[in-house]
Amino acid sequence: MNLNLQDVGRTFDGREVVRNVSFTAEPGEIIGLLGTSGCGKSTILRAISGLDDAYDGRIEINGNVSRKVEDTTGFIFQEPRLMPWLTVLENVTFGLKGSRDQREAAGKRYLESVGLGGSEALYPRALSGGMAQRVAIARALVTSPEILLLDEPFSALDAFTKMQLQDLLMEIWREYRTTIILVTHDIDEATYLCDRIITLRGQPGEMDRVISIEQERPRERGSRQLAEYKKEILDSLDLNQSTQYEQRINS
Ligand SMILES: Nc1ncnc2c1ncn2[C@@H]1O[C@H](COP(=O)(O)OP(=O)(O)OP(=O)(O)O)[C@@H](O)[C@H]1O
Repeated sequence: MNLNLQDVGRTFDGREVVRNVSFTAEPGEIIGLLGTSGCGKSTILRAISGLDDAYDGRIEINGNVSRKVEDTTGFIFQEPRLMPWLTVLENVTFGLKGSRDQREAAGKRYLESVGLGGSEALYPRALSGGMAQRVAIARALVTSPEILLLDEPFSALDAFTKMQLQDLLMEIWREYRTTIILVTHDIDEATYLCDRIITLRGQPGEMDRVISIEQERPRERGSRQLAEYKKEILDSLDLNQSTQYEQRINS
């Protein structure tokens, strides 16, 4: 699945919040959108998903201009958004087409993929935050989306659960090779997971840098190489205090 954004922008009630965002995601590529709060990351994801069709510019999927691509995308939000009155399996298969047997088989398969085989009959209230987010991942995968859109999917989780789910995402990616667009605030997460990171800044939010992470997978958390990329991102977002300090004393 090839995704192409050309000069995508968005204005709400006369206020421009995103301007001239252009990039291409190759099939199976993992792209990170990173930037300070309010620069329009979620707005861009919503435009790609088809949840919002009032954007400016063009979004093409496999060369076709499309404003309705929900069928080809799976969305994972910061919070799991499960329906409390449905079981885990029913949450995953809700809205799926096919016979009951087919739907249940698909739901069980993806629950197995996210490490929740055997939890089908539980209700959301019995799940930890990490388990609930695993269900949300299974629900996004069950329609076999060609693009997975993740909006700060792990930011509400504790540090250990977050790392486990980042590794789970890598396992899923190795198995399905889905194109992934990941919105995150977490620079370690972006450098650990992504092939390319697009930094956004300003209001309206505009692209600043596109940084390719030339590292084999599996990557080593905290490696010196990833730290170099991290520095480049911090510089792009003007968050690197040592660089600011050097600039001050050199000016
Ligand atoms: N439906 C809407 N109506 C009006 N303004 C909106 C709407 N959706 C988003 N905005 C505005 O657009 C701007 C960008 O919002 P968006 O949620 O895309 O930013 P973000 O980079 O994802 O922020 P965060 O990192 O805090 O989640 C914000 O100023 C927000 O108030």
